[in-house]
Order: sequence, then structure tokens, then C-alpha cells
Amino acid sequence: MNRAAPGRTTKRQEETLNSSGKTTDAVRLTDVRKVYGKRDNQVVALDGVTTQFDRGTFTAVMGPSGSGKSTLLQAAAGLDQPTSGSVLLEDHELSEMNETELTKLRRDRIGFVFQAFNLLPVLTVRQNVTLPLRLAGDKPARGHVSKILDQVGLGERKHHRPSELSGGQQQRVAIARALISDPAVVFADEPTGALDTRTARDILGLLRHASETAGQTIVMVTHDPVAASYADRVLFLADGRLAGALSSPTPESVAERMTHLGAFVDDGPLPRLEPTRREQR
Ligand SMILES: Nc1ncnc2c1ncn2[C@@H]1O[C@H](COP(=O)(O)OP(=O)(O)OP(=O)(O)O)[C@@H](O)[C@H]1O
Repeated sequence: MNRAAPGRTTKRQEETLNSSGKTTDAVRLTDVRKVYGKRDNQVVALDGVTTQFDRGTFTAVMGPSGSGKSTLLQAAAGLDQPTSGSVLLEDHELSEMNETELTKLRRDRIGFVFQAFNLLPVLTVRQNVTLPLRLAGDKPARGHVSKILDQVGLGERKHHRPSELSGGQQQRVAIARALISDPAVVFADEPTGALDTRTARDILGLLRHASETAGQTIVMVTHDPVAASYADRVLFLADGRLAGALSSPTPESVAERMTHLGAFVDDGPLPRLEPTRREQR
């Protein structure tokens, strides 16, 4: 595992610094390996993955079931420690951080959106969105919460509770909550898995908008080629290894790659492919 003295810039970090002294990528994984289990019962979930997620880009991560997508997301977000390899988030080498430092980093620099919206039912929309800031002992800047709520189309609903909202609206709250602290990167794990097609499109459009206008880096795990087509790039995983990438993906090009990777084989017909916003433009 790559270890450098705290406060010192590693060679890899120097290579990724641009002229303004900032790293050009939000997250960089180098030779990341994750092995679960003990000697005679081991599963290699990630087998030497090297990739990066540039600032302001939207990447979808796809692959057959068990290919290592969630493990990749958890390693990149500092939720799980790889067995070996390096994860650099902005200029933080995660393997050098203790649990307290990781918790603070996740709170301050990372947003999460999950398939289950994970909202607190007793809190209003506004309270749910500001929760990460309040847990950190911060107060949101004046007007900031309203701006984020307007951005996700919930300006009129800030005093409602989650049970009074549709699934799509609840996911919008989760996205607002993920964006409130202006994180370096938002990790989304099947964010549209529980939503109908139209609502899913709205949510994907919001994520895309966040990467285009707010310069947010988005990394999204999905099984859905249509969802993946909203991203700038799709990374494919198979058996814990990178198995290619697609730029400017379309639902058809993604589905074709997935078919070659052996996905969809047992799942019956291919998913219905509907045009993305980008194609409709
Ligand atoms: N905590 C764990 N203990 C043991 N094995 C694990 C654990 N978590 C994941 N695995 C194994 O690691 C491999 C990769 O799992 P992972 O969940 O990352 O795949 P995935 O691509 O996200 O799958 P899916 O699409 O089905 O969610 C699988 O073989 C899985 O069984």
C-alpha cells in the first residue's frame, strides 16, 4: 500500500497537480485490490483496478452481478479499506487516514445517494437536506439551502415530510442533501433503481446538471444502460477488473458491451431502451 509521510506530496500526487497546484482528478485509484474472506474461502472482489474520475465529470460504473461495482464504490468513497493499492480523493491518500479522519472527509467532501432514499421520516425536507451540515456543527450560508432546493425542484416543498412526497421527490431531497456541502464527489449507488422510467429520467437529468453546471464529480453504479447513457463515460467491470470504457455512451452501445460481458444472459430480454435527454435534444 502506498504510504507517504503526512503532509508530504507523493510522486503520484505531483504528477496529477495542474499549474494552479490543484489535482485535476477528484478520485484516483491505483492498483486497487480487495479480497474478502480467509485463505481457503477467498473472493477477489477487485483485482488491480487503476482508474480516475476527473473533476466535473459524470461516470457510470457497470458490469455483471458480482463484478465488483459496489466494492469499487465503497473503496473510492473510503467506506471500505482495500486489501492493497491506493485511493487518492482530492489530495487525501485514504490508506493513510484513520477512521475519525475518514468520517470527517466523507462528511465534508463526499455526497452519497442510494437506491433507498435514506431520509429521516420525522424531519422536514429542509431539515433532511441540512442535516449533514448541522452534524458537522455548521450553519448553511444564507440562501444556500433555498438555492439547492430550487435546483432540485423542491423549493415549494421544504416544510413537507418525506412521507408526503413521491419516490422521485424523495430522491431529489437525497440529491440536495448530497450536494449541500459542495462535495468533491457524489457517489450514487443505483439511484434510480426504485423509480419509474419517467421519474428516473428526471433524477438522472439532475445528476447530469450538477456535473455540468456545478462542476460536481459524479460516480454512479447502475445496471441500466439508459441510466448509464446520461453519463460522460461508462466504466465496465468484469470479475473485479476493468473491462473497457465508453465515452459519450448511448443505451444501445452500453447494452451491447454489457451483453458481451455476459450480463443480461439470465435476465430475459434486454431492457427497453428509451431515448435519453441528450438524444432528444
Ligand atoms: N462483505 C463481503 N464478504 C465476502 N464477499 C463479498 C463481500 N462483499 C462482496 N463480496 C463478493 O465480492 C464480489 C463483488 O461484489 P460486489 O457487491 O462488489 O459486486 P457488484 O458488481 O456490486 O454486484 P451486484 O451488481 O450484484 O450488486 C462478489 O463475488 C461478492 O459476493
